[in-house]
Amino acid sequence: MDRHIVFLGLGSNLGNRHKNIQKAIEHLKDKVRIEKVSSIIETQPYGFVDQPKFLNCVLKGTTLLLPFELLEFVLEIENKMGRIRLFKWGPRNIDIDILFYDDCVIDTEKLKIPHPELHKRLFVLEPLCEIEKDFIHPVLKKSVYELYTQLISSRKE
Ligand SMILES: Nc1ncnc2c1ncn2[C@@H]1O[C@H](COP(=O)(O)OP(=O)(O)OP(=O)(O)O)[C@@H](O)[C@H]1O
Ligand SMILES: Nc1nc2c(c(=O)[nH]1)N=C(CO)CN2
Repeated sequence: MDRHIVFLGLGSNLGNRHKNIQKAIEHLKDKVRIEKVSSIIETQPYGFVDQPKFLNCVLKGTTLLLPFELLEFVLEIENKMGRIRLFKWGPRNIDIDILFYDDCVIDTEKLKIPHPELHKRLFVLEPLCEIEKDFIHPVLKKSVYELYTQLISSRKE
């Protein structure tokens, strides 16, 4: 069976944020062979801004799971960790987003890959640049590094 390359984004802004991220990585190891993990950075909340700061990181791994199986697996981890998710874009103890899955494009209600917000999120692009700046976004056809510089310069306008 083929292994697939996946990039996952992790975030936490409730409880012991460091421990939450570490614990999620330990759970992920059951089914994802982890190749690279970015630094964990503290970031200002995006979207709904009136909430505590996040810790974020991204990782690169390989897995035998198919995209929907990977989604079920990450949702299971969130549930196991007693997912507290108050509302969309609100505070949570752990959030695991599938950013890329090979160069697949999936656009369903339940699962969208690449993650539809990733090119607007510095807290994703910055750590992605650290681990794989040349990865090409399969829809936008730009490297992660290009998306990062584009986002930075759009913010200065
Ligand atoms: N690429 C993806 N990675 C993870 N979940 C996804 C993805 N695409 C769609 N989803 C769906 O999103 C749901 C989580 O939605 P929720 O309302 O919690 O979003 P959020 O985490 O607040 O926001 P965001 O997805 O923009 O970070 C999951 O149950 C899953 O079905
Ligand atoms: N900085 C930051 N902001 C967010 C985050 C996150 O992980 N980091 N996750 C959100 C829900 O998806 C909403 N806003």
